[in-house]
Amino acid sequence: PLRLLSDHSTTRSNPSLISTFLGLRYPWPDGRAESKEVEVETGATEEVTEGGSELGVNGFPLETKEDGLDSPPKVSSRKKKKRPEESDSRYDRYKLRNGREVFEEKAYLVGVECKGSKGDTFGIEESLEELAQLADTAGLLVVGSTYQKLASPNLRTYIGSGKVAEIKSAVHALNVETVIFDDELSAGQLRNLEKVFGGDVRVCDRTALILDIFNQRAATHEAALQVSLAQMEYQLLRLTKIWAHLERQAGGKVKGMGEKQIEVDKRILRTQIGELRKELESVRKHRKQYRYRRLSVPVPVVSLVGYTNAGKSTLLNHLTGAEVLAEDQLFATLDPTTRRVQMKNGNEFLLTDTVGFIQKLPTMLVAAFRATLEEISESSLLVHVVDISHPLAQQQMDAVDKVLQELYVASIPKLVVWNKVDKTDDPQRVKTQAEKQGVICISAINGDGLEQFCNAIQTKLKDSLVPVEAFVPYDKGMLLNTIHQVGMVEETYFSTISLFVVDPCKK
Ligand SMILES: Nc1nc2c(ncn2[C@@H]2O[C@H](COP(=O)(O)OP(=O)(O)OP(=O)(O)O)[C@@H](O)[C@H]2O)c(=O)[nH]1
Ligand SMILES: [Mg+2]
Repeated sequence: PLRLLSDHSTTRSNPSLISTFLGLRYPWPDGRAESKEVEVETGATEEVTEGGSELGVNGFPLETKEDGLDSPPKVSSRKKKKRPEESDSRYDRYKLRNGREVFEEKAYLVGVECKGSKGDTFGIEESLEELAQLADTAGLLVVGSTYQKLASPNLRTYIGSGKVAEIKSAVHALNVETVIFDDELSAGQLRNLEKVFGGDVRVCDRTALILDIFNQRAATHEAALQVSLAQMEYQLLRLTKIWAHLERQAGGKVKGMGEKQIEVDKRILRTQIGELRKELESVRKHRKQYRYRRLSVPVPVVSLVGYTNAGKSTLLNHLTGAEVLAEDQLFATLDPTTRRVQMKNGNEFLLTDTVGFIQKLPTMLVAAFRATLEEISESSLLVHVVDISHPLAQQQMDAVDKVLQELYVASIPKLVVWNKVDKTDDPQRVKTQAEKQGVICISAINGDGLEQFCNAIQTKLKDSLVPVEAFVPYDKGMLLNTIHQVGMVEETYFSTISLFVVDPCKK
């Protein structure tokens, strides 16, 4: 029977999270996923052909072959071959990442720049650099990378045949275990590339890598459920394509074979997705109640949004003394944290730290985290934290604005803040530029500009306030405290009313 999703823990018997998740992309054993057995309706059991034996010149598969690159998966009960040097050296490559032990696989990165793509977005080299950071966060060791400029991606292998051959030799020379593509690949492309590279080489895409990081980072039950849901949806999409392919291969002769398997697998996945959704719903209900209780005290909520690693958590920690994990790695924060900020003048607001965004953020991840991101949609103000010391600050800002639009929160008032000004070459020049543009410049790490930041928040919040004239009796004087906390008092008049008490007996 098909094993669909593993739990979230990584142990030595389940060495790599990348392998754990990616192994599940394929509903058949490929000789690597030792514990996965697949029953195919025909009951056929064949030996998996090594990638090399099907290859033509340059190691690229022969295009003329009938079953070519898109041939169906063959089922095998073959166990993984153990390399002689494996047993000892592999143990040295277990590294502690995000509090968990992860097998440090060797990774090779591949990108494609489509000719004619806009020049104001991430360039291919920068995008690959970011992919390397993602790979590092996931616990992989990047040993090389390459890219290709194409008019449009190759439908079968994403990159051209010459490039595939070049990567194949690099992969074997460097003993690479995982090849990561910078864009989302189709099930067919993933399968074809794995076949070409052969051996134990895995192929994965940016989306799978990000999902895997989220899987490793998920600290709360809700985050773990959301990531599992996104992973299953990613899998469901590929599963359909994979088995639909069996149908085509059968050419109608064994009608229903692929269809039956698709149905079985889809049903299992859909049942699991349904169960996950139910569980998520109950977790969310609980969180919602908590949020409504919080909202009953009408303190304005300000949400920190921004590109991953911009310094959102550092800012929250500095302003509120919170101890949210802030580190020089991508996606340090997945769950929202809210803390109260007390300003010098007595005013208060709630500050929420949220998950960071990234370019090419998988849509299923945005969808899965939509509920967590509700915190953003219920805010009075969004603070867009930008790492101004980053060479691609503008592109990062654009990527964030794009996600905000996807979340339908672009209409909420926004305050842009340039962070990490201390890290720039010329902080004074940056500050002058910020002033010209009406942007606040801060350094969350040393507290520079934070007072100005709080004042700017207050001014922005004022714009969203409704003017109210209130008469507060002296015996309800306690209310004044609350009014000062939740609103901005423009003027106060104290009036004394003389009461004439008439003694009825003297009348
Ligand atoms: N030099 C400098 N470093 C900063 C500043 N603010 C944050 N950092 C560093 O930037 C890194 C990322 O900071 P975080 O606060 O974790 O960033 P984040 O936006 O919460 O990141 P995610 O949770 O991944 O979205 C950490 O190593 C911080 O120490 C700053 O003002 N100056
Ligand atoms: Mg953070």
